[in-house]
Amino acid sequence: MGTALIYDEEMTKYKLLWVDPACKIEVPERLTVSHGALVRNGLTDRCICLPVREAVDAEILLVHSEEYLEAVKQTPHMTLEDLKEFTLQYGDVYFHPNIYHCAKLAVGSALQLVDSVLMGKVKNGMALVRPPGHHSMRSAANGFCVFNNVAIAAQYAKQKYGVKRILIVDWDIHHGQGVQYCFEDDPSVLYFSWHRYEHQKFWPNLKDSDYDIVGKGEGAGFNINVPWNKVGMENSDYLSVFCHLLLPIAYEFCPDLVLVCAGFDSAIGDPEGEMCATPDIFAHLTYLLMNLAEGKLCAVLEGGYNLTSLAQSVCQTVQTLLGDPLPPLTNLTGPCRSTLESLQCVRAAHRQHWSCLRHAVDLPTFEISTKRIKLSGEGNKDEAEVGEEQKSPEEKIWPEPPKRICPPVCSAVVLPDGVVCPDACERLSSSEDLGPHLLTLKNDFLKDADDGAVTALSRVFSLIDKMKNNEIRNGLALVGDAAMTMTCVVQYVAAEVDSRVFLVCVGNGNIPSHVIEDGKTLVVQIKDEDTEEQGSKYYVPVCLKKGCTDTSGFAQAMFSLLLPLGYQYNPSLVLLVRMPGSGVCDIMWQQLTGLLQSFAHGHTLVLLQEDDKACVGPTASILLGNPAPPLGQLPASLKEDAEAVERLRSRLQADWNLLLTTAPENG
Ligand SMILES: CC(O)(O)NCCCCNCCCN
Ligand SMILES: [Zn+2]
Repeated sequence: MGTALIYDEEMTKYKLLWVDPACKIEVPERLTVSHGALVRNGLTDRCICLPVREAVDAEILLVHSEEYLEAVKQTPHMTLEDLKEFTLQYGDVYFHPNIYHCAKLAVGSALQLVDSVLMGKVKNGMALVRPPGHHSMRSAANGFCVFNNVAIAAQYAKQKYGVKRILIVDWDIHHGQGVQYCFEDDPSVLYFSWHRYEHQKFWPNLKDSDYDIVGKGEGAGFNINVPWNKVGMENSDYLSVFCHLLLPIAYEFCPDLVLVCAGFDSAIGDPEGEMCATPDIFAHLTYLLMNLAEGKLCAVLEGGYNLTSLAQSVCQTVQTLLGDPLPPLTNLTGPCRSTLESLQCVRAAHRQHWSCLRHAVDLPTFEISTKRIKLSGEGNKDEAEVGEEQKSPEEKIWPEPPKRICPPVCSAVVLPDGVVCPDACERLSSSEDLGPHLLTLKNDFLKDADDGAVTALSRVFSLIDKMKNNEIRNGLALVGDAAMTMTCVVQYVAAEVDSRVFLVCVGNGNIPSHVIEDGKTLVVQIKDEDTEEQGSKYYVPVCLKKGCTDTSGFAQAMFSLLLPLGYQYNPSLVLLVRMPGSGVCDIMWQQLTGLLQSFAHGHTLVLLQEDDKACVGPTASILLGNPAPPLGQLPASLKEDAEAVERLRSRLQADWNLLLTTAPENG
């Protein structure tokens, strides 16, 4: 199934007709530049372009009041003076004779997207719309928004398709208070928003936007606000919040549909956000959400006012929806203190509502709050160095996101004769010459192994060579001895100059010490035997009491350990090994296989042991880019497991600061 793209140039046909400094950034070029970049990068040709339609009254009334709708209906006939007058009753928004028409098209676009995804015509999609929606409220326009596109889309999905649980992720740099108010007492819609806040100093200056506003009544816990109290936030800050807050809760919630308020004013260069996250971060944020709801994801444009970063961010988002390999994120320096304070406050506020946070022992007994009186001067996230004048957002420069090339072959497999090759995979032909490897194999790896093992290992090495040359994206091998193959692979890759292997070992089994010592391999092993070893910077043993069968414990280790470590290590190859008898359930295995494709341009090599032959199909399906099935609503993990993972994190966070979730107590 494909990716839908919804856009119509009619939505560019309204603009600000008078002087208003607060609104001048919301220009028609936002849409033309975004769509133009998609065309230029050949992305529109790869999408399924769906027509827009006007929303009808009944759909708008899912969120807005009749009186508000009636009032907006009058605007097409208004004179310029009337429009100005009408606008005065709302905040930071403007009207135009054609904006009502465009607002209906924006809502209609979002609904078209929801229809095509929920009817199974497309896998996912994006709607490029204006006016945006997430600030508009039941009876008020606000913040350039007229109708609340995404809130209406959520109500529409519930009413027309009976969708039980919807996750709305709002990565726009402003708080979508309109969405929050719409669903604050509704446990079927989980609203997550981060937003520039600066201790309520930033627009819309609401107490309702702070971390302790968690929803009301039945909806308590289903509203998550992450305030950014400093500007200059970077990729690390965004990833930390996804790994340590949004993803664990989202997986516990287990949504049937994901809607994204895709505002790109949270990107570098934007005059509103004044943040420093680069456009390629949206490739990862999108991807990390695509493993939820079996990939049913609808992204609807909200803000974004730097035309260069907006266009790049839109392209990064659509390319990921299309399934292209992710660009590695480099120099992740870890979250700043302000982020850690916000993260700690939000986790504490939501601890009682989400079992994934229940055992979070990292939350201090003493009350921490970011509600302290604003310190004198706000400065950048790390206090602007004296004398270094800060570039204005528009002067910011950043590298063009790297090209994301799809290898000619997605998944290649090495299987014993007699094992069927999964559809759409390419079997490494047995005629593959053993040539270059044979000698090294014989001498370095397999003294007395039988020829079968030698042949298999040489083919596995060929998979690695093909990934290195980007001839294939990922590979899967069913081998006689997974542990031995794993050791040989690590040695083989470690011989490369700048190679870094992220070895994820699921199940018990001995990892030879030489694998761990050279720093060219980072090992995370999830198992049940408690060998009491402390591990080291490059060896992270996660012992689960009930072993890998414990989905909650496994999931917690995946988000709070595996993902941050993988991002910070930035490997050139991911080696995922399923040890015999691991007990991990197929869906958990598939989710893990999916998430690990965030790294190394998707170059993942999966090793299965022959008696795990039944896993070949499910694993190949994920390697081919299909979404993993849902894990179901996750119960709390075992207290002792949660504490073990926290102990691991606190020991490792000195070396890997993406593991941090709390601000160090010292000054
Ligand atoms: C969709 C959205 O979230 O991007 N709307 C942002 C509205 C910002 C209003 N304040 C502008 C002040 C000008 N410096
Ligand atoms: Zn915004």
